[in-house]
Amino acid sequence: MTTAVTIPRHGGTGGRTAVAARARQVVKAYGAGETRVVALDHVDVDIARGQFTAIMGPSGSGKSTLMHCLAGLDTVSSGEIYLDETEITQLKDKKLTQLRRDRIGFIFQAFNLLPTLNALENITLPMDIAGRKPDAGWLRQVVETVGLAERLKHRPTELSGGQQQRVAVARALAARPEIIFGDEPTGNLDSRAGAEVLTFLRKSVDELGQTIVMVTHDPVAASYADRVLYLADGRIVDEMHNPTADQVLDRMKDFDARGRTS
Ligand SMILES: Nc1ncnc2c1ncn2[C@@H]1O[C@H](COP(=O)(O)OP(=O)(O)OP(=O)(O)O)[C@@H](O)[C@H]1O
Repeated sequence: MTTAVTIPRHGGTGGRTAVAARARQVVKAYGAGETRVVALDHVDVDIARGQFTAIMGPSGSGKSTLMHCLAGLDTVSSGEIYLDETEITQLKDKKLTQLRRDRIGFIFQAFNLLPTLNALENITLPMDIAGRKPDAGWLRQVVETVGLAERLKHRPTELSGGQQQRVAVARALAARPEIIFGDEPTGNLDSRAGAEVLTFLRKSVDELGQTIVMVTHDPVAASYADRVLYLADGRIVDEMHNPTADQVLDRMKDFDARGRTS
């Protein structure tokens, strides 16, 4: 007997295809003439739905630029970016703002929590602003997944750095976005708090079916991902599946050695 395999429609994975986002021949150049810098050089990439993808590479290789272009936070010079079947590189400002609000979640290095609101109010704030009512069952599941059930009434100053970032993770998850982008989400945390947050990101992929893309410099953080993309000089030059931190570290050393000899 065969079993039909379907992509779960819950947990923010409500699209139809196995690819949550894709870039096609994306070029991003800054400046002009002699000061022109090509940050992305004809990048093609598919971001798998329901997976945790890390983007790594040396400083200046284009990691943040790629993430910003995929998330519709920056325009491309040429090429196409799709979120599911929507070509975001075709959208005008207003539609793009709407798409970011309704379909994308963000986690930044700085937690960006409002100090006067408690954890729960911070989590639901984006939806409150958008005039959307949070789904109570989903919210409960998110809060439990990120281990915040006991701390919902606490204000950010009453929480540790790791807990504050978990609030930011819950805030990103609460609206059930199709994809969450993280820019060094553990960059401001010590290793224990970082591990805590990465564990919850991993859980949100495994248990809630979330799609996550994270830029990181940290091999340990990258080892939580299903797939690591390596950028160099604005191109994707390699990828690794289910890597250990040591494997990621070795690959990075390899890059450094090549960088020095080339
Ligand atoms: N606004 C900008 N104006 C001009 N050049 C830029 C701008 N943003 C990025 N760049 C250049 O584009 C290239 C890629 O930058 P990007 O920030 O994407 O790299 P990165 O891999 O994220 O670096 P890091 O690890 O240091 O954060 C770099 O050469 C950078 O100097």
